[in-house]
Amino acid sequence: MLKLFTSHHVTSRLRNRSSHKLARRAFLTTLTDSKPTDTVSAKPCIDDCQTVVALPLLREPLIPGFYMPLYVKDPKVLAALQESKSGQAPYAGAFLLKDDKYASTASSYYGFETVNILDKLKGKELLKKIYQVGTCSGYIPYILSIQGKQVILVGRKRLQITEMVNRNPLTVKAQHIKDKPYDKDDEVIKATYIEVIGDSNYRKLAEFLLQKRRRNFTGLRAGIFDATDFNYQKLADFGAGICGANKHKIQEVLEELDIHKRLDLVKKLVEITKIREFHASIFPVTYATAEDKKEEYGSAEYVKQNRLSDTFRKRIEPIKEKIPKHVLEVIEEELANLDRKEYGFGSTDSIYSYLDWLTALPWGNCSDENFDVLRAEKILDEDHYGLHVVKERILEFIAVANLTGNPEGRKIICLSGPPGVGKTSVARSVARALGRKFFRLAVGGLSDSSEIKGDRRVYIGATPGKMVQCLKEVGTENPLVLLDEIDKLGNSCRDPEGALLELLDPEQNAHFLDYFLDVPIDLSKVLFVCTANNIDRLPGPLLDRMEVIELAGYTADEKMHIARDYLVKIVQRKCGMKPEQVNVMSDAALLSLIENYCREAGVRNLQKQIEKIFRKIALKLVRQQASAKAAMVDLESSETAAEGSIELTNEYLRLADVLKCDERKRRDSSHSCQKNNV
Ligand SMILES: Nc1ncnc2c1ncn2[C@@H]1O[C@H](COP(=O)(O)OP(=O)(O)OP(=O)(O)O)[C@@H](O)[C@H]1O
Repeated sequence: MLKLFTSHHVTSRLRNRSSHKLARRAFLTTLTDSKPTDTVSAKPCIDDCQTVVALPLLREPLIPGFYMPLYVKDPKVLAALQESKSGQAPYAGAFLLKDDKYASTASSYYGFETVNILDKLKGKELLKKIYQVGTCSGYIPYILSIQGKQVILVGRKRLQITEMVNRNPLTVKAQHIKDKPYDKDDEVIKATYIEVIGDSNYRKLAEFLLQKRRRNFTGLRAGIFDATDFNYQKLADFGAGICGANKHKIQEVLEELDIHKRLDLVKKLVEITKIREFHASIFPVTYATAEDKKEEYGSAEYVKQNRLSDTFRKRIEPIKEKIPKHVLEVIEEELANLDRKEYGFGSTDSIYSYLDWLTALPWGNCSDENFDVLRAEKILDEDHYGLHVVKERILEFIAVANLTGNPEGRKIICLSGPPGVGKTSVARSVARALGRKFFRLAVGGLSDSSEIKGDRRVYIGATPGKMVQCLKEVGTENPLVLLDEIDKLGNSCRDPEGALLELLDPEQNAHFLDYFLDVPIDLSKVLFVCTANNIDRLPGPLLDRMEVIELAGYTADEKMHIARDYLVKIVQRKCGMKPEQVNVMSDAALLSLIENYCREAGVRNLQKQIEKIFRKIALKLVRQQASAKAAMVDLESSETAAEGSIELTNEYLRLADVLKCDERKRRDSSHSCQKNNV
């Protein structure tokens, strides 16, 4: 069983080169059971060994086939081990402590044990605290010498304590316990074995855990996991040794002598480990806390309580009633799928992104529409001059909605006209008048239906189409969507027209199917407004479904009104100028501008020219303000200087007076003195 062991496993454990060499030799000679060397031939058979020093283990039981470094501080234990290595009984018994409190104070280095904290526990007291089933283990270097205070235990066979022989160090009589005989051809055992071995994740997990936990299994070739090396017992022990489960659970595996039951127990522990490792990779911080608690099933529970799917469950909870039944079914299905993948190491990315889109749509959320015709009329007049036909049509729409209480959102309005006549801006103000959210979708140059209908989920980096993106962005089911420049659709074999038709057709768009979402969504509440410069270029089927409103170019007189009442005010505001700061351009100036510079049908160029003029005025104003400030500063500084000189002069005069007065006093006093002397 142990002949496949290599030096690699040992070297990582030993501290210096010499101990490494010694240990290597020791292992190569010790573990080759089938080819005993001279030294080995002298050692007693393991089955003859009935009395062993009992070493308490803090963190986990020693599983046969694994080895475990152990620090021994108690000199009596060390002496007993020294004595036993001389050949009488070169084995020790390793028994797990039942109590958890010692484990928390043990060495932090995983897999290393220390017994010094158990110094006070002796004899029967210690016997009571350890499990009675443990592992008979050889220890390294039992042939040569004990390296300092470290012993490396190599798990060999299961052992059960029968009685205490010596109190200090605890020495016990023990009997070797054997696995229950089993039928190798038993279908259930075979099936369980295949289930564990056949799991592709098991191999990855085993290699990962071996590396991560720095566990060494003596049955492995240079760290290469080879499941075919195992018989049923070995596989069960191997799983128990690597799973890193709760120590009591591993002890259960150690104590289980029925191979079928042991395999079953290990299968469960490995499953739990998968969950823990996966969860640790996603939530390392929270996992660390859970790990600290050392509650194996507790942390599995923790994972359950913090599933990825919970984010989506929380998100849909308040709107569950409003989500259509067929969509809800898909969401539930995908949530279950996400849970399954999460627990099984599968990739959750695509499901996560799918659910992220599907649950973020504004199911049943509509903005409150305002069907007040007078208010709408006021807003439309506020934003645009003229355009009576468009305004009238919108007011009709609102009036019908007012009477029926149901907006006829299924109409498609197409505003057609030359550039700059206000098609886009009027659509924006219609949305404002109706109280709907506004979304502009530029379809000019669109060449692929996937831009409207999304990509199928099978493609990497697939995303939904523009319409789904629009709904997510606006957050309501009834926005006003402007399909700008619909007459400039790209020529492509990928049929963007077909996709647009499906989007706009009132008969179809109540069940619009986005390839990414793959569930029909209702777009019937969306008010579509299209713009086109030339409706002759529109595909027949599309044009057929639209209500076209022509916006002709403006006359010079209309442009005058637009410029004076709208454009000048807008531009002035944009340039940050107050009305009192600038004289409104005279009608003559505006007319000259319109007639000489802006002869096109729309007013976009007129707006640009007005902006140009206002920028020049802004520059002049700022320059004037700057020079006025500079002049003020000059003035202030000259005034200060003058004031300063006056103050100085006054001070000088005051001082001169004081001096004169003093001189006079001094002269008077000297004069009187002379008089007295005389
Ligand atoms: N009747 C109007 N009253 C007030 N402003 C107007 C009017 N018509 C156009 N405008 C202004 O002219 C500018 C250009 O308008 P807009 O961008 O809506 O033109 P368009 O018809 O959509 O042009 P294009 O076909 O090039 O997209 C906007 O600032 C808009 O406010």
